[in-house]
Amino acid sequence: WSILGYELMRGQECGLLLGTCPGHQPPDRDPRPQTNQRDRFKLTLSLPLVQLAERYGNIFSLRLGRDKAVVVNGFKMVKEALVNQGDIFAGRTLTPVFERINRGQGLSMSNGYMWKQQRRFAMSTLRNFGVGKKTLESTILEESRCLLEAIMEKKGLPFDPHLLLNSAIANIISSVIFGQRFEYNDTQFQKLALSHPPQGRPYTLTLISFSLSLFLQRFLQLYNAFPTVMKQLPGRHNDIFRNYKKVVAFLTQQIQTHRENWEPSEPRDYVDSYFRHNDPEAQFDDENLCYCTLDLIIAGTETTSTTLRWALLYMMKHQQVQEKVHEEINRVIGQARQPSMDDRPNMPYTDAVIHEVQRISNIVPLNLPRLTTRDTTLGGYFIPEGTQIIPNLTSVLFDKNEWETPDSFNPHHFLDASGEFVRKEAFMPFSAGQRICLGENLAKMDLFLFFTSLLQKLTFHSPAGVEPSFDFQVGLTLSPLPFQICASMR
Ligand code: HEM
Repeated sequence: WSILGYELMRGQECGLLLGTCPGHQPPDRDPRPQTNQRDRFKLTLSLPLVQLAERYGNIFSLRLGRDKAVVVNGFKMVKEALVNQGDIFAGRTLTPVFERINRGQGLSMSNGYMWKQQRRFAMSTLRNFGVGKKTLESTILEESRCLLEAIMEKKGLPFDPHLLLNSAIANIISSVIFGQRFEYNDTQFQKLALSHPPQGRPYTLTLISFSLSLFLQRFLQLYNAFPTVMKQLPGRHNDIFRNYKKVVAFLTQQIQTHRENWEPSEPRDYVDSYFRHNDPEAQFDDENLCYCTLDLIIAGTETTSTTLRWALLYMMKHQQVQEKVHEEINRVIGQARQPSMDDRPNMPYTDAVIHEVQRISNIVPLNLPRLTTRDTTLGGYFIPEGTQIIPNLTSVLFDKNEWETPDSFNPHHFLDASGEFVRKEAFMPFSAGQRICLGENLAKMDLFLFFTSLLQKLTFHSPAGVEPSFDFQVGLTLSPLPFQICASMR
């Protein structure tokens, strides 16, 4: 799937056969992008899927090798599918790669009764362990203090914020799942937090990230198209399966240790609570627990940390926006205490900046693919049961009918004339409907508390003579290329 995202975001044709839904006449102009755009602002104007929607309408089909997918575009049509027909568009496709990795278990690739029960359990357990409450707020604030200290140790010199941000965010989800945080220089923790695999250091999240980056490679497309043949062949696709085996071994060991010290009457965290849950039909067993924790770690770390990296980049680029955030922090929080979620309603500008960063950074551009669970019609077209659906979130977050200046960074998208925060229905970075991001509330707490804590104490700027670059890469998320940043004390 990422291959498709990567190639489409890069503006390449990737050998797709295009089909239109019946009755739609394309206009004369050629919708294909002319170049590989590297400027982020230009990029958003040239997204091939958005252009294809202009040519073929808000619903069209693509043939991806042997599979067919229907792309749904624009706020109104995506909402009609994901929200108004929520139960029909709530399935997931299990590709041969995931079939081999987790056999459709876990939270994000599962279906039917098992998915519903696992999701319900995960959401209530996240709440029980503090999501949306003061308990988790204090965990995040404690982590913000550690992050600030680590950044201050850089003494204003240029550094790459990726590892520190990943480590801090991974600590939050880790405290919910395993009941513990790790020091940033803890090798155990390095296993969880590193994003790029240093040569010869096969750590766990390193392995995950490394494997995710492999999802960009064409050989995985081949594996999905010809699994029986590819299973027999040597090649880099085997690295993915080897790496996942090691990650699963690490998580299994964590789960095993928990079982040994388990006190049923006093659940310490997600893993302990899972042991108490008994529903064999929904597969509440140790194997599934392993895949659920893996999903939560992957989905709960890379996404939020990538958004924070984009936020720092936009602050470097738009110094006047950063100054206005500083002013609001001074007025509402001051320097004597840490931020709190209770401050958010009093900080409309900061809230709007965070929302606008999420909108324009568009980190999950094509959403996760969905599958129809029964026959339906959408926008007048018949869509049979079992059809793959691409709900194109880019077309929602940049929908010309919903946003005043869709292609520029503009916090006023979320402010009214008197400077009050306004919610926008088309703000869908977490998607919508029954499979809407399960960690939305946690991500929102993380983003507000980390962002305000950092800007309360620090000013971010580019190293001398360096212009912030919005070049990106597409892996699990659409993320900035590695960059250097300077942070000075306010
Ligand atoms: C800025 C941060 C985040 C963004 C932008 C984001 C975005 C998304 C999106 C677009 C989806 C696909 C929804 C769909 O299929 O329609 C998703 C699913 C998911 N997210 Fe997030 N996410 C974020 C943070 C998190 C966090 C912190 C967690 C963990 C607690 C998490 C856990 C999940 C899970 C488990 C799923 C699969 C849900 C399912 O299939 O039922 N996400 N997320």
